[in-house]
Amino acid sequence: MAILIDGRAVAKEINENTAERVTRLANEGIIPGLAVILVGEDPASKIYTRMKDKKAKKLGIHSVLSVYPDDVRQEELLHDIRQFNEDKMINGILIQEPLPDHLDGNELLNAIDPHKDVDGFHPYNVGLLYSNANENYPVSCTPKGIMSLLKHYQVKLEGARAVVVGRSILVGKPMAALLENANATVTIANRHTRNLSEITRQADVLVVAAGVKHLITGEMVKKGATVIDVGIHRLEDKTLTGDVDFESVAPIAKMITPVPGGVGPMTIATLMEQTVDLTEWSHNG
Ligand SMILES: Nc1nc2c(c(=O)[nH]1)N[C@@H](CN(C=O)c1ccc(C(=O)N[C@@H](CCC(=O)O)C(=O)O)cc1)CN2
Repeated sequence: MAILIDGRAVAKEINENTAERVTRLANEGIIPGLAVILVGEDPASKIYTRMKDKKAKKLGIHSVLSVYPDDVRQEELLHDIRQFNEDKMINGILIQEPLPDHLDGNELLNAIDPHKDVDGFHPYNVGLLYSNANENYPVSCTPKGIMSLLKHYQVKLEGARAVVVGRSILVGKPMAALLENANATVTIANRHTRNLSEITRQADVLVVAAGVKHLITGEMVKKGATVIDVGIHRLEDKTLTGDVDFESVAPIAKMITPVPGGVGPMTIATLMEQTVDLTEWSHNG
């Protein structure tokens, strides 16, 4: 049976470290600030933004949760983003995904000051990630959190064959870039890939972020692989499950993330960590 990768435990360690950094900054009279923009009534987004606001406050981070109705105008959001850009109390700005269809998400993201882009979605920061730049810049929190998990569990990436199933801006693309930057040989697949199992079976490290419940089953996984499940699906009985069929994959894998308690908690811990990073970087020039 595979070793369970405990995202809650690693997230707790990261949060403890973040709280210490916040205290150190407070001693210099600096309070990190986070602004979260939520549009509409998506139930999961409401839960996640509330979790972000609560965790930020618990860690001593100044938190602003700005909630807008489903039919908010693009111009109102652009105006408020520009205000947050100018606000000295705010170091990180994020727009919760998904957004309603009538909004132009790219225009909104591009309006965020790249130095306050705590989600790392701005093209400027994506460009730095793809050029493997040797400087400080934010990276999408879920893949960055997965890299922290892989480091914590000493998963060897150099020379490893990694497969990422999913190609979103949020997870798949930055995940592949981070793994490549760590000297893994990376293949990006998606739910439409022909003979997907031929590709997934080559993976020493398999990251699944396809948004398809139980897409990956035991026979699609190489013996001894490390399997990271980014999917979150709420079942009718309210329990959560992932893109990986845990029952059939766990006996084959060497290590595996559960859902819940695997990748999810790392997203918010990394967001808090990165809010403090942005604060420190802005004060250290
Ligand atoms: N602007 C962004 N939007 C979204 C992001 C993001 O990083 N930036 N990621 C996801 C949602 N997300 C944070 O926003 C998120 C997802 C899951 C969890 C989490 O802790 N999951 C728990 C289960 C919690 C539950 O009961 O639902 C777990 O897996 O153990 C935190 C944050 C999409 N949007």
